[in-house]
Amino acid sequence: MKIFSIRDIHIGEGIPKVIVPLMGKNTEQLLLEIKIIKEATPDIVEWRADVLEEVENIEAVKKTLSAIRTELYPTPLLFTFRSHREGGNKKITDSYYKQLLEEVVQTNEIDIIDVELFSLNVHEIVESAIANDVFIIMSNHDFEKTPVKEEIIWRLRRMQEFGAHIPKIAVMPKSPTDVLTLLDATYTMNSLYANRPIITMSMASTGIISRLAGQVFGSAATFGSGIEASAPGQIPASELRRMLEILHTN
Ligand SMILES: O=C1C[C@@](O)(C(=O)O)C[C@@H](O)[C@@H]1O
Repeated sequence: MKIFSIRDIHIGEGIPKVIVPLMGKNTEQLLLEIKIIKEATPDIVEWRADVLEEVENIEAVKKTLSAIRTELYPTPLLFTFRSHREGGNKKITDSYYKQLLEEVVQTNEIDIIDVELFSLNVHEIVESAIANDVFIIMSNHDFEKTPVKEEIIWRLRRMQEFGAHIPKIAVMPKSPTDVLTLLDATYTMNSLYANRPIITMSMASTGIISRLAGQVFGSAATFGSGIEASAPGQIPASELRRMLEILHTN
């Protein structure tokens, strides 16, 4: 199993890493948010750039990114533009999604980029990220349901084939059985098919258990909220870390 290291954070080893999303609408809010979330000592911070009011202005995005990076360094930074169809805040065109991600990986200000499996230009975006030494989390989100186990595994394997460093899937449970399906798929993927870390979660309150149990079933990281949750079922990062440590040390 490959471990990906960003400075002293080793993804795929030991206790699952805690990723905290930044949900500010402008630079001022984001910088304030960083001051507060630092208290929870996140392993990785995710900037949800789809929340930024000015996200359609690439120069504004880069300026904000630079401010975030300066305030946050050396904490590893994940850049995410979550598409509207997968639960994000803003509709943009496929060509702007590609342009945005390709320009951001060239800034030298991020460590990881989120690339959606079902976006149109996956190959090109992956190539740009690799050429610029940026790690790729490839992702898929189903806010409606939990696909069957085979389908979850197929999507994670596709991401691995595309060259993602870390495949990730988030699904919505309609019952506790759906949470078991996600955990079962995670364990099977991790033990039979994955040669790199994966991240999985079942959303909403029914799925919270999946955000705590990564070390048992094979999910290398988990998202905990800072000021605002970026998906249903996220619990505050400091509480999340405490629970992970209890599971880890016992
Ligand atoms: O992909 C994910 C996972 C997530 O959707 C969650 O369920 O915690 C939260 C998002 O911010 C992140 O990009």
